[in-house]
Amino acid sequence: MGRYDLALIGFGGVNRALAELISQSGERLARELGFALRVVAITDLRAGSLVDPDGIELAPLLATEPGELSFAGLAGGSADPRNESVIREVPADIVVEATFTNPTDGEPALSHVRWALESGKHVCTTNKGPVALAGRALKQLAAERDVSFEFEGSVLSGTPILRTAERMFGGLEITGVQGIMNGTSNYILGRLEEGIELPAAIAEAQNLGYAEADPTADIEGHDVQLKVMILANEVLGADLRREDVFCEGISAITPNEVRDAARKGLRWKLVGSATRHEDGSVDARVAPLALPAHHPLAGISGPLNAVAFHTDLLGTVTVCGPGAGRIETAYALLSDIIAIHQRHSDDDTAPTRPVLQETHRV
Ligand SMILES: NC(=O)C1=CN([C@@H]2O[C@H](COP(=O)(O)OP(=O)(O)OC[C@H]3O[C@@H](n4cnc5c(N)ncnc54)[C@H](O)[C@@H]3O)[C@@H](O)[C@H]2O)C=CC1
Ligand SMILES: N[C@@H](CC=O)C(=O)O
Repeated sequence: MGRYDLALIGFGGVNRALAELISQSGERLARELGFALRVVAITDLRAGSLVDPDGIELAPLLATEPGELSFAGLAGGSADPRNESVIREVPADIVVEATFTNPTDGEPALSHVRWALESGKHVCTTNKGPVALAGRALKQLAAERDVSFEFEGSVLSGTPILRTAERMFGGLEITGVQGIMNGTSNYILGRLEEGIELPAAIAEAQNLGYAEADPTADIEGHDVQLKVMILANEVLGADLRREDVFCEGISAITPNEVRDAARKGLRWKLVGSATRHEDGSVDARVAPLALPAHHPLAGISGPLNAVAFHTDLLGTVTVCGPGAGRIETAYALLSDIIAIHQRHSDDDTAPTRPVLQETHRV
């Protein structure tokens, strides 16, 4: 059985959940999937960097509270994240990028992805910044290096929205997408309806692992703006920049408005949409809408999200599932690794190492 060695960049909620999955269920997954997973490097802004080409023992790291974790003083550890040298030099097969999403320029995640692809490593990421702002260039770079760039978790966490569109909609013309694409704001709107105040609802979404490190992106719609760009670019063949997508979040909606609307049978939802016109141009926007109860998106509650695809032959096809959550998003990374395996299992980049490859420390 082969094995993939992983470098985890960012060790917050999502990558820790992936490490937990590997630590607790690695043997079952290996039996089921036909390949093993091993973590050989971890970097994190707060914890530093840790490299062990023989495989990092994950259990002690996972037993430490996230805020108390430090790699300084461990063998192969450093207080400094050392992202570039780790990404370029550690002999990992796959770089798993899950640092903060930066909606303005995608950095530093964009550089992390670029360094990995330049060094001939596959990349999977849940980070929306690089995908939305430079997806086309990164896919081109990946193709030139014959490696994969996978990003299922960048839209609707582990719910396979991008892969469904890519693999299951062959022969269909998709004319538009409309959906609820942010777990945090959807959770918050539901809690406001239940009488919870905004700051408390935000704190709950943070504790549950749904919110961005800076939840402004969730509240002001920038997170959905990036997801609409990704969907429009991937599914509708657009090449949207951020300024092309009108964006209004939920911050101007008061708890009273949410409750008044509910009494009238309306539900406030933050809706992202993109429509392709006959001339090929694509309009996209993000804005809150008070939806009537019979609208298909009105019943999508809490961290659940949904995207409706408008197609020529099937009419509307809606995919619904978790839009946020640490474990759910870690599953997106696993699904990306499976996609990498499926794509490369017949070629040289498939895991072929029953024994450890030659290694060096950074
Ligand atoms: N949590 C969720 O439900 C989902 C998250 N995402 C995306 O996945 C990514 C990770 O999300 P979470 O783990 O929830 O976030 P998080 O905030 O829990 O973790 C991010 C980690 O990255 C580290 N980090 C930040 N900048 C870094 C740098 N320059 N070098 C090394 N480490 C750095 C931080 O110290 C932190 O530990 C984000 O981009 C987020 O937008 C995507 C879908 C769902
Ligand atoms: N903060 C985001 C996480 C997933 O992208 C959300 O709440 O949807």
